[in-house]
Amino acid sequence: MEDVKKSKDDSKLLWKLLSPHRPSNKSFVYLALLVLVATSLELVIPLYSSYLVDSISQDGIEVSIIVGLVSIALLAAIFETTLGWYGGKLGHGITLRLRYSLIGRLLNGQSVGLDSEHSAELSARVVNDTKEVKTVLAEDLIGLLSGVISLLAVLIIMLVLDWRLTLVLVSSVVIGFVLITPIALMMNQVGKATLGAEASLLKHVTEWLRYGHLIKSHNAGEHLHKQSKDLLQTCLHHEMKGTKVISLIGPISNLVLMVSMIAILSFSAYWLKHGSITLGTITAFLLYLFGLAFPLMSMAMFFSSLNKAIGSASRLSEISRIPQESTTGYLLEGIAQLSVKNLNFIRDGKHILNDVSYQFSAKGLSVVLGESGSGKSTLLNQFLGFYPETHTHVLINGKTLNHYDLKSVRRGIAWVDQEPKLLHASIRQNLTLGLDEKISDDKLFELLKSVGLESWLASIDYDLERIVSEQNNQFSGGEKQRFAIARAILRRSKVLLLDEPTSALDSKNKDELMSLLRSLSTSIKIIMITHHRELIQPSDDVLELADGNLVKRDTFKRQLE
Ligand SMILES: Nc1ncnc2c1ncn2[C@@H]1O[C@H](COP(=O)(O)OP(=O)(O)OP(=O)(O)O)[C@@H](O)[C@H]1O
Repeated sequence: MEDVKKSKDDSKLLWKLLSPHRPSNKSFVYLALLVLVATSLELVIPLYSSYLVDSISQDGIEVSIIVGLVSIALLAAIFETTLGWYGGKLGHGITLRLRYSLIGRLLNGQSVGLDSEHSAELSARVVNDTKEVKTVLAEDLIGLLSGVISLLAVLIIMLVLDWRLTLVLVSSVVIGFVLITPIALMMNQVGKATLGAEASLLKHVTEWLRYGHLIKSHNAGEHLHKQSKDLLQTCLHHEMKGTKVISLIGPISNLVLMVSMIAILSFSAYWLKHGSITLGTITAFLLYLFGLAFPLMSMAMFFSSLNKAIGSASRLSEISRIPQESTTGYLLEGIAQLSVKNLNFIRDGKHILNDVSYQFSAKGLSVVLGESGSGKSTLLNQFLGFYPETHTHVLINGKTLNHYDLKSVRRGIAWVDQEPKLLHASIRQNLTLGLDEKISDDKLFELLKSVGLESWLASIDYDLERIVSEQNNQFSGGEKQRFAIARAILRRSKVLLLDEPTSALDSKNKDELMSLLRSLSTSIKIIMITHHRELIQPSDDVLELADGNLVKRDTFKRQLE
């Protein structure tokens, strides 16, 4: 009972997921017309054959009757092909729109909804779970539509031909459905479990390949290879459950047909002997019976695929429930003042920032100091609005963050991560990430030289189209940091947030970068996290954190003086 209720809830989820992406009503009308014409043509064939059998005389058969039969069969084939193509097109279209919307929701989802999920697991849902939905829409739905129409039409025709034989057939079909329905319902849970196991496999393999060097250097390959066997066994376990369910459906359908056929043949023979049925009627009946095999099978397949898709729907709707980032608010034009007020940040019951209030100096360089894990990165991250619950405690120009359109805030504030990330894309695409305007090669070269990447540029032959490998092998740690700084400068933001920009640099490069940052800080505001106290000058605005608590800047200044 609970299973049926769960299945009902999940069916609602599938409908909710798909309805915004359904094709136009016109497309459905075309599809219905195609189904009607193709099915009608198919249904005419047995009737025509019955006429053919009954019209065979001593002199043989008229050629025109055979030509008629061939023409109908050809026309039926043409319409069926068109129907398969058109139905597939509608189904694939829905999947494309569904995937596009899911990718959009993931890219624009609030960090809080995404931080706890593994990226490969989410990708697996977008690609694999939607495949289940695709199968049911692009392949099996047409089978169901033509199956239902065939079934109804065949039953009506059969009733007209001979109601007694029809009664025998209907009883067999009802028994068949009673047998198949509970089995098809099992596919819901089986499908969900299989997709979950596959997503877990994908998550692990993606990670192992991404961190290939780490795994090799720790001789962990063999260990992980063995672990992959367990993951594969789990997939196999669920897949075999699915195979068992599917393999039951085929024989049951065949059995139902076989029993129907035997019953119909026995009754036909009896009634033929008593002269209450003609050979032509029996021929038509048998042809219809054969013709029913395919619709019955397709209907059974549809329900088993639908149940798999319903299983995926609950996993997919988790993505569509991820809260989205706000897209409304005032445009942030200039930045004159940045501050946080009574800022608390708590995760998993841990207080990461405790009632921090601070106003950064309007101009020049601000430096954030503190032990590792004291909350420095978390503090600066708040200005990018990743965490909606703190928006009312983060202020720009005296107004809280929720007042602004987040996109405009991120245009105004550039962020250079502690471990700069590069995408598997060209160097140009990495450098101009998120920018609409086209920037000339010369400008990009000039920028890269300004952050000390002249010799690196020569080493890549000034080739901005070169693809950055997944492991970012083209960059040393320091080059990657400087590249990320160049990317941030290119955004021409009003504020630059830098998380330990000098951590991977030698002292010469560190000095060069610091003089670049100091000259930049005359035109834009820079806030920098560092562990290197020697980089601080007395004029700098200094803030220090300890265990998520603010240590007043005066404390440090006194130490310097
Ligand atoms: N979104 C989050 N979810 C859970 N824990 C978090 C989150 N953000 C930060 N933390 C935790 O808060 C603590 C402070 O992290 P943070 O990166 O701000 O420290 P940090 O001062 O920049 O350290 P480091 O100098 O080593 O970079 C860490 O223990 C981190 O695990």
